[in-house]
Amino acid sequence: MLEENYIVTIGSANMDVAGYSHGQLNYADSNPGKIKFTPGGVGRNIAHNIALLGKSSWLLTAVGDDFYGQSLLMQTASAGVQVDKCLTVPDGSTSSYLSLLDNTGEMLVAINDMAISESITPGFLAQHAEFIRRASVVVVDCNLSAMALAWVMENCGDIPVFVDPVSAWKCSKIRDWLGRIHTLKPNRIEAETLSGIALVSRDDVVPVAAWFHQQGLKRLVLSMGGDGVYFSDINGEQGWSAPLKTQVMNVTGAGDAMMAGLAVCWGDALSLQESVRFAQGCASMALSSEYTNNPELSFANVLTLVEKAECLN
Ligand SMILES: Nc1ncnc2c1ncn2[C@@H]1O[C@H](COP(=O)(O)OP(=O)(O)O)[C@@H](O)[C@H]1O
Ligand SMILES: O=c1[nH]cc([C@@H]2O[C@H](COP(=O)(O)O)[C@@H](O)[C@H]2O)c(=O)[nH]1
Repeated sequence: MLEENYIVTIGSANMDVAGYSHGQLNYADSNPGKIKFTPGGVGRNIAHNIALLGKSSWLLTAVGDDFYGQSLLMQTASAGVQVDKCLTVPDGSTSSYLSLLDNTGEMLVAINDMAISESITPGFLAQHAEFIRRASVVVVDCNLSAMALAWVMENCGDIPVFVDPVSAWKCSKIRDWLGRIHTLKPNRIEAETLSGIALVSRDDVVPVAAWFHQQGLKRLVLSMGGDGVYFSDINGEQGWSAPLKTQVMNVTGAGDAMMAGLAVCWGDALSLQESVRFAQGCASMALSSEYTNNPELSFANVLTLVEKAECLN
């Protein structure tokens, strides 16, 4: 028997390989540093954070029948995520993400090798249709193929669908589905790519948000990095939430933690502004950890952080 109240996340699981240089990077040279292997993938990170925040969290993803695939599923399960419905593809290669970070924790460049995401087909999703339709929230990432995303949009009925655009490269697949999306959390360049409107100054957020709502999007949570978050609802609630002062260790996974916070707050009778604040607390915890998913993340720790944290600007 499934519990009444669970969140389903459909998206990718990667093995993240991150190289941290001890000093400033010298290009075309070997730099002394640290190399870490950690579970990643936007969908998997979101499901992991949702479980840490105390909600029943199910992940639908595909991994290869290899060492990394088994290790990813095991580590994700031990964080509390239900992985029984994940797909293991015989002869498939588990996807990976290789990033280089400088000595301030900023990501300089990354490559993703994620062909296995194509195995999350409409046919695979259809096998789990009943289970997906009973979720309280469905979260998807744009690592999914255009066809898999279309299946979700066409089959989720009234369930709120939250979408993480993943990257400017991958987000265009949801441009035609904005009217079916409940909450979209783009960063600055993903919002520009989708809307075609330049987002240079803080004032530009208003026309960008108006464009999204004209397409039918219910809620926009526009993540503007160090400038904070602009949020707007199709019914008119809108505003800025200032960034929380954070000692940044590693930027990887901040956006994913934020999405988990938004999904967990849905249904808790919080205003959009309160949900965004909580979600920023989740992002701040991710930023201050050397890991993609901060193992200290919990509902109580985020509430304490949000109460005590100073705001920038
Ligand atoms: N330097 C920073 N200081 C404080 N908060 C930050 C900083 N960078 C990012 N954040 C927080 O993390 C969230 C996600 O970061 P961002 O880089 O915009 O997203 P993404 O990872 O999706 O590109 C931001 O909305 C903000 O709340
Ligand atoms: O095209 C993609 N790039 C990167 C990721 C994942 O995104 C996470 C980092 O995202 P960000 O830096 O936006 O927080 C990593 O775990 C990485 O595996 C992904 O799923 N798809």
